[in-house]
Amino acid sequence: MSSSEGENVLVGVIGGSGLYHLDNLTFLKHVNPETPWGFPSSPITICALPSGTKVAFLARHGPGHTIPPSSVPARANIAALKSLGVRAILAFSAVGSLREELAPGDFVLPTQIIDRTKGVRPASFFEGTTVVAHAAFGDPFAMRLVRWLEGRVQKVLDSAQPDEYAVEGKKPQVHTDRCIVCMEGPQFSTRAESKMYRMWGGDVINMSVLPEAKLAREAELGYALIATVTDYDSWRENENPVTAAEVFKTLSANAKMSRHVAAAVLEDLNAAAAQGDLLTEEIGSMKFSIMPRSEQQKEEDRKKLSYILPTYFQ
Ligand SMILES: CSC[C@H]1O[C@H](OP(=O)(O)O)[C@H](O)[C@@H]1O
Ligand SMILES: Nc1ncnc2[nH]cnc12
Repeated sequence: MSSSEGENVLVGVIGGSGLYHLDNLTFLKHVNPETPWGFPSSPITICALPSGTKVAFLARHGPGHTIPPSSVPARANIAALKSLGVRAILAFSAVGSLREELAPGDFVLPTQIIDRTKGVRPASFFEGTTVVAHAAFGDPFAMRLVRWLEGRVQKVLDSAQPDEYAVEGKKPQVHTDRCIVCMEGPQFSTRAESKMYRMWGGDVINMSVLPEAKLAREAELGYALIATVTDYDSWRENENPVTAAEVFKTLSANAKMSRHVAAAVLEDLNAAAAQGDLLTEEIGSMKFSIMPRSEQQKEEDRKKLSYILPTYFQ
């Protein structure tokens, strides 16, 4: 049993590059559950919204950004959030743009993913166990949650003051129904790769959405990515390819807008998660994804998996 069970926090926020804390929330405590997959990237901050509703915040790369994308303990992160009672995750991420119309400062709510990670990240809770499962991942994000977010995020960006724009004079926009490429990194893409991703139908690129989204699906959590554009990657003919310095220029403005978005949606999202309607696709989705119990399944593996899926492995 995890030390943090019983917290009853329904919404978890994962902060990416530049987003290491949320604003205007009352700090309640830190919890650091040791899961069967180890400890999360950082202790999880439990904080209260003005109404008293609790939310959990986790910094993907650690509070001082010490964990590179390939080493993020994604299984522990997702398992730890689940152990707190979390049902829905809002994950923020800095992304490069593969399309002219997706400009630095813009927000993107992707609905598809192309996996360009290299197999070095553990990508399943079932890996290394005697239990086999095949989660459905055709729609990799919680579509109802994405649709629920669209208008709300747009409203927040519409109310941004000009001095909050990431790029002077450029009002941030929200883009939906886009495809994110997840690459291994840590180096950025070559020009040739960047152009190839465009031909494949990629719209934005990061190094973080996988295996996070896959693991959230296996744990039956609703997961949506709020991607914030920092750069144009490396596909533009007459422009310099992306550098970390380029990314840093827009990180803090994007993080500020991300905090506004979180402040605007968390209360309603908690209510929707409590009610259940928003997450009907995810809850119960693993029931027929797990191969039926056999004598060869080890009891210790079933116990391990009960940490994320107690309904099926009690
Ligand atoms: C700082 S540039 C590359 C880095 O930024 C993104 O991080 P996150 O998704 O956590 O915001 C990207 O995935 C890379 O890890
Ligand atoms: N161009 C890019 N490629 C991969 N990850 C990123 N994160 C921010 N910009 C990125």
